[in-house]
Amino acid sequence: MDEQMNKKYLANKLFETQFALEDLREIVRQSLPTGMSNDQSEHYDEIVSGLGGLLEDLGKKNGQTQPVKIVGDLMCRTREEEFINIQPIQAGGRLTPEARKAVIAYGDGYSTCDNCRKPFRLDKIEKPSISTFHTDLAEFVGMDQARVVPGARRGFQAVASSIIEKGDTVVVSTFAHYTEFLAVEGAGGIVREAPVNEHNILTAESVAHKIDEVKRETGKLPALIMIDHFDYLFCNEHDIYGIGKVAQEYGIPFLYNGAYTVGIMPVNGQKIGADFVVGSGHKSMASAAPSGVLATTEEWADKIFRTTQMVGDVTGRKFGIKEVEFLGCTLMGAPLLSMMASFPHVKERTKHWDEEVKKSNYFINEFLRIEGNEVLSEFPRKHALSKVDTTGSFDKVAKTHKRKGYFFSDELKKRGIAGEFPGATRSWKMSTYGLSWDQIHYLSNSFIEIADKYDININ
Ligand SMILES: Cc1ncc(COP(=O)(O)O)c(C=O)c1O
Repeated sequence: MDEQMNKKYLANKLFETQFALEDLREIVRQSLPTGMSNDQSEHYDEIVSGLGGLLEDLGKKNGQTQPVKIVGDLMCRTREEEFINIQPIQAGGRLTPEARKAVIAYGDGYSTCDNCRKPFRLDKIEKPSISTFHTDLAEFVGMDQARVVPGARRGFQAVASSIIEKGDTVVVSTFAHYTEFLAVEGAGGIVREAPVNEHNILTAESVAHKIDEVKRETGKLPALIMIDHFDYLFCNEHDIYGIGKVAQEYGIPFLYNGAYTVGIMPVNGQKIGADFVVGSGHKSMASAAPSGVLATTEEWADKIFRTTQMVGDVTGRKFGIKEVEFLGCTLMGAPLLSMMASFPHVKERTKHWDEEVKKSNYFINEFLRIEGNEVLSEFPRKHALSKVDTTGSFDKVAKTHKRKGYFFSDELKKRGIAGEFPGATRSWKMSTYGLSWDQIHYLSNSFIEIADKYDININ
């Protein structure tokens, strides 16, 4: 084998090995906690023997080849292989094996730009198929055009800075995420909060009332309405369709915050009556951080996606069709390619949202059998993420336990469950998203088992 061939051979083998390891990782994760099924075990054996063969082959051809050692920080990140992870905001962003492979292949800085050709803009690149991905993304959320962004927050920022004038008002919910406040602040606007009702739900009436109040006080309608479909505090569902109608009746642009929806449940911006749909890749689209999407209608596209008019006063330079809000090109490399690689899976999984909600309700129902447990989120659940309260159960144990609140984390950890906030036994959030039914049953039984061990009544 000549030297050039040898390098290519090695490079390909390296990818194959890394990819095979990602497949193994996923098989191990799926088989938690009950062990591998026959199918999983067969796959596992196949990959392991393939890997063994590869290494042997490499060893023979290259005396100097050494196994890669992963140390320090990298080794800390083992949670997904060892535990069922109920961390509240990680579940929807967990990478698919395809995304992990994309991260390996496209981790280098400007890797996405290998084939960037005229007109020199990220969303026009055809290899890899970034251009098609943009069209698919827009269609996926029922809008006309889309851009990838480094996180939902950058989507809020692009819209706010395009349409808010200094002193303009923006209506948000009393449960709005802080990034919405900051986006408005950055654009020189003022936030007004529409209150949620006694059930912690934001209604269309509340938004309409706030708009009327703003109009009375300032003589001007708000410049924007920005509302989360599910909020980050309780993950309750808010009346997004009603609010979309109100926005249309008043003629106010409406930004739909789908940080907790786009990528895990079906979202159609047009049906909602949204002018802008924002999603978070690392929260809900099985993508590496930071990543997200901003989609809009033809009507708004020219404004939000406006291109530069700047000319260098000395050099006379112009900058083609670079978009101002995204400083030319936005999300490159590994985060973008992870989004693209996960996309087919993400599209498919949104069709099974009802099943995720069923699993969430199954767990919560079991959780509520433990005397003193409460669910603070709306119930029955409409989402996989819930806020629960264990003050009347596990926190009572914590008061006299020598490990205090950490006893609960210890008990979960012993059973292969991680992701709760260590030491938290009062109110805390957790998610069942993406767990199999076996894992849901195991999780529910584990909670019951812990309660039983500490003499808490089970109903
Ligand atoms: C409701 C909500 N909106 C927006 C964001 C910000 O999303 P990102 O991290 O993608 O910018 C979050 C993050 O936690 C959130 O909970």
